[in-house]
Amino acid sequence: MNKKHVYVLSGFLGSGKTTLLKRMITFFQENGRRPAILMNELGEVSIDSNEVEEGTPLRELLNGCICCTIQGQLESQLQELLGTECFDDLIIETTGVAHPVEAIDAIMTPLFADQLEWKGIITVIDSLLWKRKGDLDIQLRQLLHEQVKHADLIILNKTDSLSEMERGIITYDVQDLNQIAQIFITNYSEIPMKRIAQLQMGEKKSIMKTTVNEHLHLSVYVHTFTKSVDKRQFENWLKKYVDHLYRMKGYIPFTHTTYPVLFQYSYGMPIYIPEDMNMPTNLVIIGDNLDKEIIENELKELEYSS
Ligand SMILES: Nc1nc2c(ncn2[C@@H]2O[C@H](COP(=O)(O)OP(=O)(O)OP(=O)(O)O)[C@@H](O)[C@H]2O)c(=O)[nH]1
Repeated sequence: MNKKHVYVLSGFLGSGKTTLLKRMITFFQENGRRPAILMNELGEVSIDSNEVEEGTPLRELLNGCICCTIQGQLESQLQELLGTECFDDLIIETTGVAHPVEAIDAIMTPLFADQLEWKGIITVIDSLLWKRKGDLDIQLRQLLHEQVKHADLIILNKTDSLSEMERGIITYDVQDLNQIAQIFITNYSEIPMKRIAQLQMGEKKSIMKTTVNEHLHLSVYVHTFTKSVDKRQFENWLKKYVDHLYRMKGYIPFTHTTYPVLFQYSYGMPIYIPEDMNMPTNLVIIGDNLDKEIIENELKELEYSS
């Protein structure tokens, strides 16, 4: 089964996410791929969904943010989408106030993670808003920074009315927060679409290793266990990664239990919850600068040595 490529569109309200979404749909369709859309809006009624032409599978998640209030709704919509629609790419437009890490956490649920291939976060910046960032509330400013820091690709949009000098200053400012993601200076989110399709986890790993300053590079890895592992060995392995982890969750088949155990890890706290039935043995790992290949090999080694 081909995994569905997952793209998340992040960026503050009105920055140009829907404009980009429409371009992505056209690009994918022209290249023989079938995109599906999950659109999250804070209000009770979706406004942007009218922008998506009929025939493209679209699910709306209204009245809350997937990263907090309506996580459950997201899970059921994803399940329904995966079960009933044929598609190759899943584009998720988040609300303007979504925190990128929390959004990934909500999307990459262990129940379906093995059907999804995480491609990355594309953050669209409203450069006019960024220009007057200093006047904004501190929390809002922090959110804008988070959306930039965790991006795999950045679109500096709405630059038509900016001077050369202003463009330069904003680009420098954004680059300072994220030295890894490529930045495109655009109007109406017009970027070379091939760059989006080329996004893949780990493409910037080698750059990371040569970067002097520590910068965030969000990685998502999904491991599907095919054998049981020893709990103590797993815990020893986990210790190595605590400084790099945001979140880990999934069902781990341990040698001492009948059914895979639900494992949750956040803010340094591992939690093990026994299950009384078989669940898909997917472990979702979200962290900074994770080397997918190394983790995969290490976990496989645990499986074969337990
Ligand atoms: N002047 C100008 N307007 C733009 C540009 N890009 C988008 N817009 C307009 O800005 C408005 C908001 O764009 P959207 O693509 O809907 O932005 P969004 O991020 O999806 O907005 P929300 O769904 O509210 O979060 C629309 O009217 C767009 O046509 C740009 O580069 N320049």
